[in-house]
Amino acid sequence: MDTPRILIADDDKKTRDFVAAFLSYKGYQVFQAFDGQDALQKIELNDVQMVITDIMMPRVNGLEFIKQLKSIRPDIVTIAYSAFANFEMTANLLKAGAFFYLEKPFNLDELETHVKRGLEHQALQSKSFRSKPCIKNRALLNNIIGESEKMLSLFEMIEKVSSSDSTVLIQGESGTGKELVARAIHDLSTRAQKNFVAVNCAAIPDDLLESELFGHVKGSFTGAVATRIGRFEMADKGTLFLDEIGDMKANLQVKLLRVLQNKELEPVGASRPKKVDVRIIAATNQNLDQLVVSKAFREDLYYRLSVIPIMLPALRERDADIALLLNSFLDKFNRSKQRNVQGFDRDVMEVLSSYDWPGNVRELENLVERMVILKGSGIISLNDLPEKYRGKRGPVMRTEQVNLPESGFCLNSAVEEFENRLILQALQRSGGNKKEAAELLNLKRTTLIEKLKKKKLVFGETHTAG
Ligand SMILES: Nc1ncnc2c1ncn2[C@@H]1O[C@H](COP(=O)(O)OP(=O)(O)OP(=O)(O)O)[C@@H](O)[C@H]1O
Repeated sequence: MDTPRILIADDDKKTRDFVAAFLSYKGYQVFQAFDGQDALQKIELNDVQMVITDIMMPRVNGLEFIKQLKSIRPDIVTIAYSAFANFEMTANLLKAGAFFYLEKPFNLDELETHVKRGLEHQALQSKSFRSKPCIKNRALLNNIIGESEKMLSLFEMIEKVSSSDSTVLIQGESGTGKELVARAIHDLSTRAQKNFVAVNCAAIPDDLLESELFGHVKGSFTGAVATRIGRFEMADKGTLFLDEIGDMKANLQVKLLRVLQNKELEPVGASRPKKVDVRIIAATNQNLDQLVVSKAFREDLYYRLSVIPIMLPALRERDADIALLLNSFLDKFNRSKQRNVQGFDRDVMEVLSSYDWPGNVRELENLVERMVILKGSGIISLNDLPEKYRGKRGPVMRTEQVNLPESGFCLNSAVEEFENRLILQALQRSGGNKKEAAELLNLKRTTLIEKLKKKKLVFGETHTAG
């Protein structure tokens, strides 16, 4: 690996020389600048990966300098220091994108620890930047973390799709980033200056969804005390994101299809249609093909929506991204929660890399947030992990008692029976709460519900294996 290149910006020559001498002694290649403006000029010239800067400097001060630097080179890591610190200043610095803040006088060993971590972070970031050479506008995709093959093809897809106006259907398990991708498509498109409006079709009661989408005129139904425009019109010339589209009821599916075909809508109670120019991106974590087969979703609407289908991979299908996600979220929460957790033990990385992540990136993000808050500083070790993450398979069932009868037996019915018993036990322990029972079995809630339906298992009554 090349020797890391670090720039030190400080108007006080004595401090600058002192820090520079220490870091040169530790093997880094060091450059110096006497204020923010000088630093901005020397950064490109010397191709540095990190900047260590004083805050109090003439002309361009440290905070202003970091803001300017981040707008042109977000990949360069900055460590700031100053003779006095208060909460407001620290918050402003971290908000501006500083990686770490130190109060003077600081211990040189402490500085070196942060330099090492910052360079590790920078290497991960620039690796992810470098591996997306075909992406025109990496800054807009920067918040979608990933460098696995699957994610690289996704980035390419997002870019291609954003230059067209076609309807997109994003499918993938819960927490895989469907909304994030929809926003990225909007942000890269020519509609970016107009609204991105998101509607969760499952979260709005069926009887209100129509007026929410298409608007209504005053007096058209009880409670319609004023005329109101709907989400479609709010998204005019922009993008409408219809999340959980699989939950939309049949009568509304017909109306949506009509809007897609005619590019005009009729607000509830209105006598005339209105023209709209909206790009639709729909998403679902259900299997829409199956919903079409079971006639719960209209086939014609399905084809209208899935002009460009995008399938998001589950996190367990892209282990290569787990370390990058863990480190990126660690940095994010260290900054936003003002903590100083320095990393993960190797054991933790190994355990988490082989975990199944039923809740995908959302689950990983929440886990890191929780651990950063609780740990506060130091390195996250296995003991800091909640119980369920400590082993890939969790507690193992004892099988010593199981003996194969002399005459043999039917493996399928035995497995089925075993599964049914565990499902019913989980439901019993959770008092019938399916979400909790699914967590106990490490299943998605919807998977448990599907199993219950398929097996015709009813909690609290006699059951039959189907
Ligand atoms: N590749 C990623 N990089 C960074 N953050 C991600 C990534 N994927 C998902 N996230 C984060 O995970 C969380 C869930 O993402 P999002 O809401 O887009 O998922 P979703 O697939 O739409 O979920 P649901 O189906 O439950 O609505 C968000 O906080 C999002 O920022």
